[in-house]
Parts: sequence; structure tokens; C-alpha cells
Amino acid sequence: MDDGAKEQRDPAWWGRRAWSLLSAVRAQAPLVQCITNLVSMDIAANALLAAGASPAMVHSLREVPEFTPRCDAVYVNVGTLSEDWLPSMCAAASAGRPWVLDPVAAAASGFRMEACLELLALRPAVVRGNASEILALADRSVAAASNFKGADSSHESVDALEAAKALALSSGAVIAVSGAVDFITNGEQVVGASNGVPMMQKITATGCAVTALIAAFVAVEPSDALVGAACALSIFGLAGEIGMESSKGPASLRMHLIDALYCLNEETVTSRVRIALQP
Ligand SMILES: Nc1ncnc2c1ncn2[C@@H]1O[C@H](COP(=O)(O)OP(=O)(O)OP(=O)(O)O)[C@@H](O)[C@H]1O
Ligand SMILES: Cc1ncsc1CCO
Ligand SMILES: [Mg+2]
Repeated sequence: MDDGAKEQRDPAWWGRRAWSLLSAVRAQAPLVQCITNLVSMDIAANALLAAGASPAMVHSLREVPEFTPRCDAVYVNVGTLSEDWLPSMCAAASAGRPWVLDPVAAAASGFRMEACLELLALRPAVVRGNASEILALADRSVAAASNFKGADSSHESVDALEAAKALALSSGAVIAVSGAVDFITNGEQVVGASNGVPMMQKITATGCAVTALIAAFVAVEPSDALVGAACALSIFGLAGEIGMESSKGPASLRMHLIDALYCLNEETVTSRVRIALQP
């Protein structure tokens, strides 16, 4: 529960908020429809399950009218976009449920960029991307000028901070830029979440998985997507930190991160979540 309008959003407040939202996900098990890329389906579904949510990878256009209204949130990810999936993405995004967009490799092609912009116009609650993706969405010419690395970022998250603020204001979505520090903004406030380990970049689709987790947090806190997104990013990063303590490399981290997410308890979350309002 919220501490009230006059609360002091100090680190302890964020720790309590992150625990309360994770507890709500565990208690409510929100149903999250995922229309996500083929690489990410396994890790995204397993991250959602470990956190207590219910994933459903449902992407046929014919199922959207019946299925999407029964979901608590929708997750759309364009990582392996194809022409036949785009109508399902747009229909699910328009079904009146809170939804979250992951614009994987937005600058890969004109088709993908146009699809991302079309989806952005359908008012996602949150867009989570890496720095290169957010820079490209905010200004297509930046993408053309930079050293493009496909689904991986060629920028630091801080490089995309101003672009994220501008994109939040122009789109009305909360924008989250992942990286060493994850920045989350509604265009006015900026929150930094600094949990996580660099090895998470060496597991494919950890970004996709954390965007799925953001959708679960938005499902239980639809009225404050900024807080939901920041807490989901921090919780996922914390699971990465704990998982790294038992891991030798990306493959074992993938397993230990999911186990750590499942095992998180109140003491660990409230003492180790690192979220702060940026000046
Ligand atoms: N240098 C870093 N230090 C700590 N954590 C990091 C670092 N870079 C990324 N992360 C974390 O790794 C996760 C994935 O973020 P990343 O920016 O790599 O996403 P992405 O490029 O969209 O990934 P993908 O497309 O493979 O899903 C996030 O939880 C993020 O906080
Ligand atoms: C590697 C890759 N290619 C398309 S989607 C994806 C997963 C990380 O975004
Ligand atoms: Mg990504």
C-alpha cells in the first residue's frame, strides 16, 4: 500500500514499495499475455512464473478478442517481428488492458521502426528498451548515425536520459532505459534503479524478461507505472546480483537468477533494492 501523498521517497520507501509490489504479484498471480519474440519466450515465461505471475504466450489474431480482455496486462515485444504478428500486437494493445512495449532493435529496419511508432501511438503504460532503442525511438536520425548493434545496445543508459524524457512527454508512456543504471521517467521525474550485474547482458533476452516482469508489476499497480517499472527493474537486477554469487558464467546465471527471483524475501528486498529519485 502507498504511504500517502506526503511520503518521503527515500531508499527505505522504495524497498518497502518493491516488496509490497512483489508480494502483490505473488498473491494475485496476474495473467500476462505475452506477444514476444521467439528467443525470449522461455526466459520471459520463466521469469514471470518465478515472480508469481501467470504468463500466456498467445499471439493469434483470432484469439485476441476472447483472450486479451481476460488478462491483467499485455506484453508486446517486436524482437522477431513478422508481418503476420503485427495485427495481433496492435489488437492486443488496443483491448483496454494495461500494456507494456519492448521495442527490440527498433532501428533494424523501416518496417520495424514504423511498427514501433504505430504501437507507441496505442498508449503503452511503459516502454522499456536499452539505450540505443530509446534513442532511436525518440529520434530516427540518431539510429542512422550510430554504430548499430541490432538487439544489443551501443550506448550507455545515461546517454539516452534526455531522449527518454522527451519520448515520455511526447508519447504519454513511462519510459525505462535499462543499463548499468536503469532510468525510469514520466518526462518530469526520473528514477534510477542500480541493481544488476554486467553479466546479465550476456544472457539473451534478459531485457525482454524484465519487460515482461514490468507488465506483471503494472498489472498489480496500474495507477503508478513509474513506481511499478522501477520496482520490477530493481527486483530483477537484485535477482541477478544474488544469482551471480553462485554462477560461473551466463548459462548458470540464467538458472540462478530465476531461482533467486523465486526465493526473494522481505529482508533481502527491503535491504538491497537500490532505487533513488534523480536530482
Ligand atoms: N552494466 C550493467 N550492470 C548491471 N546490470 C545491467 C547492466 N547492463 C544491463 N543490465 C541489466 O540487464 C538487464 C537487461 O538489460 P539490457 O540493457 O541488456 O537489455 P536489452 O539490451 O534489451 O536485452 P535483450 O534485448 O537481450 O533482452 C536489465 O535488468 C538491466 O538492468
Ligand atoms: C537476439 C535477438 N534477436 C531478436 S530478439 C533477440 C533477443 C534479445 O532481444
Ligand atoms: Mg532488448
